[in-house]
Amino acid sequence: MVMEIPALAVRDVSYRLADKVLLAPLSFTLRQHEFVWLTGPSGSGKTTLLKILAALLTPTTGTIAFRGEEITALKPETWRQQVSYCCQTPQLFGESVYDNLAFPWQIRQRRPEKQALRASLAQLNLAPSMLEQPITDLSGGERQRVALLRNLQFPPAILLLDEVTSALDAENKARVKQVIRQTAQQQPMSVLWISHDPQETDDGSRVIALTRMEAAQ
Ligand SMILES: Nc1ncnc2c1ncn2[C@@H]1O[C@H](COP(=O)(O)OP(=O)(O)OP(=O)(O)O)[C@@H](O)[C@H]1O
Repeated sequence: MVMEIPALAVRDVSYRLADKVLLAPLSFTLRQHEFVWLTGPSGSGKTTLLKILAALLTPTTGTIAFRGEEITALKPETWRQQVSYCCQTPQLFGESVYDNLAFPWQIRQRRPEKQALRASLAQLNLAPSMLEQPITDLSGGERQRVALLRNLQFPPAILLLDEVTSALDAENKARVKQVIRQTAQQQPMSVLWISHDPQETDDGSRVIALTRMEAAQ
């Protein structure tokens, strides 16, 4: 039997600031295409873990390997092209929704088809005409979905989601989940998704649960 190399292998990763433990040592792997929930009480270190995986924080201990290679051995820009972190209150930039969805194309010296961008808006239950709308006119839930679509224009190998549907109703939460799952299947994309909503996470997917004990001193 051939051993599959995990998309992501986290070994004994922890984070400490002075004498405060923000994340107790944690190990897990994510397979290619895998969809995993990250749960746990407030303050157990979920966001800290995602920031470490996104290379926004350097872990105090432990190693992280991407497809068998330690990310510290990769050029920072190489890792950043593989991993994408989307937070609960995303920053949109430029003036319009178009500016946000076109950005991932522009940095790759490509020009997006407006029709394709409108279709991606519709996928998340957003009006296609929203493409030309100023970002200042968007609701919290619309901002969350536009930011997600920006992350999904070129799906990353590892997608890290931090309560990205907190401003959405049940129907739109389900829609977002369906699109993310489909993308993970179609691409070799692995998803680690923080949620506090038991209705959302009770779907048979693997759950990594941090506990207060783990975060204790
Ligand atoms: N910059 C910081 N300085 C000091 N303590 C911090 C800092 N950032 C986070 N913490 C603390 O680290 C712990 C873990 O925070 P983190 O945001 O990772 O938890 P969380 O599980 O994501 O919580 P929530 O579910 O409320 O978002 C908390 O006790 C928090 O107060």
